[in-house]
Amino acid sequence: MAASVQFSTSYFLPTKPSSSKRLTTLSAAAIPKLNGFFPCSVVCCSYSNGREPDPQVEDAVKSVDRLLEQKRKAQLSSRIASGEFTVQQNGFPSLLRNGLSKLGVPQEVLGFLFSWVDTAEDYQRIPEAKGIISAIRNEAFFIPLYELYLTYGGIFRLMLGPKSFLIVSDPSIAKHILRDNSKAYSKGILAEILDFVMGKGLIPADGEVWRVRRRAIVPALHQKYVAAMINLFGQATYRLCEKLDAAASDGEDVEMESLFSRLTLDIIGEAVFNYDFDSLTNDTGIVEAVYTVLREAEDRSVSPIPFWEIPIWKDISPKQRKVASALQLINETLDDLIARCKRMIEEEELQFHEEYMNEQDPSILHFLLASRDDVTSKQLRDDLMTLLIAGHETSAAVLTWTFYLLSKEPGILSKLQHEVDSVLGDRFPTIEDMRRLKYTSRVVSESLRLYPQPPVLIRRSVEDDILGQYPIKRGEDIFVSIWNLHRCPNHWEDAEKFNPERWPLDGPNPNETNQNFSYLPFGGGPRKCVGDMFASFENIVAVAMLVRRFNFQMAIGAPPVGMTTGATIHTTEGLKMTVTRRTKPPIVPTLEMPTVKIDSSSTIPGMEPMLSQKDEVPSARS
Ligand code: HEM
Repeated sequence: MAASVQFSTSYFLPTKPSSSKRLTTLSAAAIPKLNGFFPCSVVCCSYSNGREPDPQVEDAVKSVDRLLEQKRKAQLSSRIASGEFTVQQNGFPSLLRNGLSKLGVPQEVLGFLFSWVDTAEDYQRIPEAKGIISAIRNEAFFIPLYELYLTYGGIFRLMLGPKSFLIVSDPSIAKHILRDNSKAYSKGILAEILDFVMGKGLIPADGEVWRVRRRAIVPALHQKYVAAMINLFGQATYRLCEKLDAAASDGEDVEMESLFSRLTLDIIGEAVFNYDFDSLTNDTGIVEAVYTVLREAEDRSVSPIPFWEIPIWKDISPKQRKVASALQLINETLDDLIARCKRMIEEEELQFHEEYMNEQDPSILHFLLASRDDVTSKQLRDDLMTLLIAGHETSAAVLTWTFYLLSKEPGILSKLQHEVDSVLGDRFPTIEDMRRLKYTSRVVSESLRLYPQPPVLIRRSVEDDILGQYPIKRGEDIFVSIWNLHRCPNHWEDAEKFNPERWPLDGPNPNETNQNFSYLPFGGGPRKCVGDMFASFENIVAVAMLVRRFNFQMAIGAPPVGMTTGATIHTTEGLKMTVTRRTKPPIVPTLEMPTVKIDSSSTIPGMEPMLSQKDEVPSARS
């Protein structure tokens, strides 16, 4: 069990600081208190409301940032020099090497001098970072991992009390774990923590269960299905536009993070099991139940003691009882939906085929039942819950951070608006627009680079293996840090900069293959996200429709936007924005949408790069 440390293992991972200790502001005073582990450069913080930035104030802020950065680096260097993080290796050569290192001899020189020792040993030992529990307790877990990565490199061992974790930030090691030798790795602690909500659903499942369920579920997200979803994305986003329009009229600021969460919940409910949560307008019992369960998953992943496993606790703790009844309500609702869908299928005359889709109910559930998939009702519920959570939190987080980034870069926002104006005008987006909205797609890709959802992937070795030059034993818990891969200063020019232009518009959509595992927004290998194309289009539609109609700025007096993690990267205090209409009267999409004829025998133009990503997971389908 993942006890004793503050690791999150929800959906895919880490951590949420305990609420009382959350990092909420990035004040100059706060930084030194964080034991020098706070990388100013990677923490977002909004000082202005984005309206009329005062250049003098901005310069002053930048120079304070620079000074703090220097101070932080100096503190870290002195801690490293003191031996606090030094690898404990046996023998005189290691001692000598460490000693020379402390005297300031560069690593390249040491590497050369001691190469004879290294070759004399079969393998090197993985560098170890120790004694940082207090440093990481107060902040989102992946942030200090970035700093340690800059110090220790692409693979190191993090010792936290009795537990140790391997932190991987090297693209070739990530590729080895996720793709080339993926059969040697399981989901480890992730599966343990998520058991109560996802059971043996696709994300936590391993081995034969995973293989069978992946083979059943992947075909449900076929091209025709994804094309049909574009309309759903447009309708749901339009409902959000109406809400924002009312706020713009009333001059009220809006908290966008929770609105994005509701938008994506509404979408995924319809897409997975044809259920309209209508959470943008209602707070029904089922919506509350879903959020109760999601929050519980996050809380469990950061709890030092697994209270929920104590039999009596489950019955007396009001919180656990609430979780149990929320789960019961969700399960009953799912059972009803499954029964309703079965009745529909009995009445329909459609023949099941590869791109089967019921126009009235194109949901994944309908596809699975119509395929006569041989599955228990418990397994089916686990799969549906997994898809619901996987597709909800991630997309909401992507939209939140995309709009945060856009609010800081008015130039990028107006370039984006220019593209949307000329491609879409006032109509709803269609599947063909997905290939035309190239800049919009780059904006989303770049947002996913800076804020990957989840920031870290979890694995456990189930066999002995060799990672880079290091042998590892079975049973190692491993975190592959996408955050680090996406911000590696050696790989990315101006790694911290939000720069959609880094992806040429005439080039392919960036993915893990064409970026050689330095960019992994949807993972890679056989366990790559099954909803990558769905999610990409969902985000493109939402971004395009929103920026077409509104300008977004940080609200005056909005709290600084800090990061914390649950399943994905959340803001610490929401994303409070002022939304203004771009033109008057408000633009609403035309209701005569061009009908899209889908030729199921051919590839939809512009979708090839994304589709080819899917083709790279043959083991999932074979
Ligand atoms: C922008 C939105 C999304 C992002 C960033 C995202 C990201 C990811 C990542 C990184 C993984 C790999 C996890 C790992 O290797 O441990 C993953 C897996 C998965 N995702 Fe997504 N996802 C998104 C949306 C969706 C949607 C919309 C769905 C469903 C419709 C979905 C369903 C899944 C499932 C089922 C898996 C597990 C696949 C397996 O283990 O075989 N995701 N996702």
